[in-house]
Amino acid sequence: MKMSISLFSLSLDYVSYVIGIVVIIPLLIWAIVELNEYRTKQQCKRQNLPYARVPAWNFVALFGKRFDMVISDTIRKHGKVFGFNMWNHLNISIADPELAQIVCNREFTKFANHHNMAVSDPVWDNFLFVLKDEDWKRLRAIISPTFSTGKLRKMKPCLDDTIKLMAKNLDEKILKNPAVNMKEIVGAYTMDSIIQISMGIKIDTIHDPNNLIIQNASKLFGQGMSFTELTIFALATAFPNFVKLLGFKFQAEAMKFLANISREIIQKKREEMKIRSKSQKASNFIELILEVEQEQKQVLEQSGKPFKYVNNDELIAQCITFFTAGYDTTSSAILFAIYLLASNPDKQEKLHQSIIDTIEKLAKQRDGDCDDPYELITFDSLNNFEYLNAVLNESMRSLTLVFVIDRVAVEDVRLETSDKKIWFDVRKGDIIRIPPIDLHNDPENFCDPEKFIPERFLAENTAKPFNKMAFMPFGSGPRKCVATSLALLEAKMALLHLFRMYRFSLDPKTKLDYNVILDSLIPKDIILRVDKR
Ligand code: HEM
Repeated sequence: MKMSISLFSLSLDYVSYVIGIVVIIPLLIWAIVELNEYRTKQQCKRQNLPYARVPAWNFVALFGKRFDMVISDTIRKHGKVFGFNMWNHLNISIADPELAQIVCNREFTKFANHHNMAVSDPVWDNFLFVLKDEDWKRLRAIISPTFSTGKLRKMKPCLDDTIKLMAKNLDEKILKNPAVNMKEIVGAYTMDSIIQISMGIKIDTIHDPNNLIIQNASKLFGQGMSFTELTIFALATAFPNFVKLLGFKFQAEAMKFLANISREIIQKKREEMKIRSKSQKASNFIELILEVEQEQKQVLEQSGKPFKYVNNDELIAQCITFFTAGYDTTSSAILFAIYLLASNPDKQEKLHQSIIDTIEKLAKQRDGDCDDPYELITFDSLNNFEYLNAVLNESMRSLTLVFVIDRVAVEDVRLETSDKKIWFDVRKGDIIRIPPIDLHNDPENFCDPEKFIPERFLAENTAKPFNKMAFMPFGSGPRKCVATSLALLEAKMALLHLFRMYRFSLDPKTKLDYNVILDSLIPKDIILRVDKR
């Protein structure tokens, strides 16, 4: 009897635990969520913002949906500006070009930082896109000049080499099967270029897939991130101290491997620079950054101001940024352009013809003493390929890669359009989210946005102008992508030679599908039929 009573009470305990877990905990979470939504709604009212209910992006991802689509739907429902709650913070979505530019440019000092992404990782936390305030300012001032025209000119020969390798690898693939996974080809080109540009190491990703640099670098791309890692990044926005407590390290092994290589190269270059002559100039990113550091040191010493060196951890982080911020983005931009041109054969033929015509013109300017396209196409003559520039711009508009950029308000400010039709208050700590993908697809900014019309970006096209403030594939203002000119150089050079030499067309297996990684749409494999011209 006693035993059955204790069994009975045990099962009662068990039942109450189950009730606790199944009913009370979800109820509590529901109550907290609802309370937060209520507070956000009231906050929106006070700040003159329409309120919308938007699920956190990682829950959206968990249920296999695209967060950019959730935002686009909400814009259609609530208008170009609305407030919503995410991870306990008021987020303000702004899809109005004028207001977006005010945040990124005119009022930049009030919106200088991104939302918190620091996760207490010594390398990750030194990435430029994670840094804030004075640390960001100091490093940005050193890194920006490494992507200047003068410095990029030196990187062009290295890109010639990686393009020749890409063409050789593509020829081999076509011989076996003309239906080629272009993601593999373009991915290898971007990887070979990044490793050569950032560290000065020559590599052939297609034929050397087991190379440790390639294997570790691949882990840092968006696709390498697990759902847990993505969630920890989301948590870092709202609960940085909690994430610190977790002692989270992002892809620790890969970071350590690449950090060690970068450290060795930096050490060697610092030694070399002490003894080498001034006429010997830098040709890769590590050398360039050390060169810029030297140049700035001399200027500041002359002015009597103190100079703050970039420490090795900061330098290493900037090298690794090429993999975290520069790989998926550049290879996807190239891949999107190839896919769009395969889908629009008339535009592809026009591009091919314009490339051939421009190369012929360049050859004539040299009095016919050179017929090597790699020599004729110099860093400076790239600007003559106007239709190519238009194709790349239209492709980045049509398939926008980074679908949302963000800024955090460091003080209270009122934002208002010049016609005073939209105005609202922003409070310190509010997160502004600007969705370039919606700006690029709004018919008020670009007519027939669903069509692929490179001509809209040609200088002579004044008939159908577009809203220049609405075009921001690289973001805008002082916090715009620091490597815009390098990314454009890599993409233009690859497209120029690919469309000079090959014809791309859709294959029965062609499909455009994406992985949504943080704030970017990264295409999955794209199979295309490739024929040599
Ligand atoms: C087509 C290729 C690329 C696209 C579309 C792209 C796009 C972007 C965008 C939209 C931002 C945010 C800008 C803003 O908030 O206003 C950004 C920031 C950044 N990008 Fe890129 N990017 C590309 C290539 C690269 C490459 C090759 C690197 C190489 C290192 C790079 C490094 C960075 C860094 C470090 C930042 C943060 C800048 C800062 O916070 O000061 N990006 N990029």
